[in-house]
Amino acid sequence: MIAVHFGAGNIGLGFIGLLLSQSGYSMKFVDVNADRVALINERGEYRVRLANEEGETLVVKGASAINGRDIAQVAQAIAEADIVTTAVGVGALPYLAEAIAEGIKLRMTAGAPPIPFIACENAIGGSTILKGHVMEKLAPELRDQAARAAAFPDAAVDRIVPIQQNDDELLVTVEPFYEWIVDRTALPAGFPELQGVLFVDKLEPYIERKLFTVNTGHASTAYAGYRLGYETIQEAMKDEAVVSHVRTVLGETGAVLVRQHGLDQAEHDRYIVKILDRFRNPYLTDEVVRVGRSPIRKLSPNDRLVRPALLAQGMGIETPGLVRAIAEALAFDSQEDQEAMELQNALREQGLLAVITKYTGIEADHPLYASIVLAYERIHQGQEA
Ligand SMILES: NC(=O)C1=CN([C@@H]2O[C@H](COP(=O)(O)OP(=O)(O)OC[C@H]3O[C@@H](n4cnc5c(N)ncnc54)[C@H](O)[C@@H]3O)[C@@H](O)[C@H]2O)C=CC1
Ligand SMILES: O=P(O)(O)OC[C@H]1O[C@](O)(CO)[C@@H](O)[C@@H]1O
Repeated sequence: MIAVHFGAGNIGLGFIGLLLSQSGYSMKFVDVNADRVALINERGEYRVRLANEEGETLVVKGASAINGRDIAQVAQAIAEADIVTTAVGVGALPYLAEAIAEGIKLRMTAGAPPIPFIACENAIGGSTILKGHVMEKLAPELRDQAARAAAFPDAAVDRIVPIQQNDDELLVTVEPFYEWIVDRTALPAGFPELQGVLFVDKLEPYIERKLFTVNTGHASTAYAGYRLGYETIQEAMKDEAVVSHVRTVLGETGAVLVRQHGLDQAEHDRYIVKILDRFRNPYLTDEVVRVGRSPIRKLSPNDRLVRPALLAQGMGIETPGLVRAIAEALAFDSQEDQEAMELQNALREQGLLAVITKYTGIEADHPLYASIVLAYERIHQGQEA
């Protein structure tokens, strides 16, 4: 069995590649980093180390890689694959569409059975987004047939994998915890179970629980930690003021999730405690700049900060924590981050009032708007948000 996976990065190697390999798939990675592609092909294997006391190391054997710029070769690999997955960042999905469309065309010509294409990105409906890009690359008269030849089940993926600091470029250190949940209803009929993957009939509660707890909590820690001058999440989590802020944020998203999806409050409280512990993992060094990366994506209306705040507003739940997190995301000015720089330029050139609406979609007459303005101005003046 062959798995084609786009993105031989932290999640690709340290999570998706590892799990698929444990389910018996040979991994064929596709990446635009030519050095990485060459190294994977040279070695044919790589190691994944668990960030815990034992530091257990697992080896993924039988790995190979293709340069993502070679559309014909990638399409051919897709034609021969049993599953296709991605972990490139949701913003990079459009760039995969051409090769995937070509691969699907080859499968249709050969009468190959339908396979799943699963986007393992931090986004609601990632595979559905990918499907949209792929369909745009296909002639309209091919789209119905393509939709039968290729399934795009949405998924939720959770495993903290920081930027790697190992001498071995292919060694990936990952937290021991992982969760990969896939929408069973969109899988091709008879698709086999995957080891370590949970197939569910309704993905929305799982993806929202994950995104609005792990990712909202992590991003809030990162933006608060950045403002206070901490380098890593682990350092920020030692500051009780940061932890208390993140607990407030997760109390707000928790209230939304409990109401929206009928979650059990006590169980959700235990989930929050477990997640805060994962952030503290002393065997990981996770930079606040990595976790806060791409603030424009993180401030977008459907993502981890604004969406729960809007849902809460609609339910009459107060959100001072989320408002502060949104304001701190707007103030995140790391020069290492392209989106942070774009946001800061926009703030300088267009002003706060226009920027809030442009990036969060929140209009000036929305009750959250004034609170965000106030929180941002307090931050700007060096006060508590
Ligand atoms: N690192 C983490 O803790 C987690 C990350 N995620 C999600 O996983 C995705 C990937 O994140 P990471 O692995 O951390 O990023 P990464 O930067 O380590 O890996 C991304 C890889 O994709 C490659 N890539 C970019 N554009 C490409 C293209 N057009 N074709 C082929 N390859 C391409 C890059 O060269 C890189 O090797 C993101 O959507 C992220 O939100 C989800 C859960 C946890
Ligand atoms: O910042 P991104 O690209 O959404 O992804 C990284 C996030 O995903 C996580 O791994 C959570 O699953 C966290 O490490 C981090 O908050």
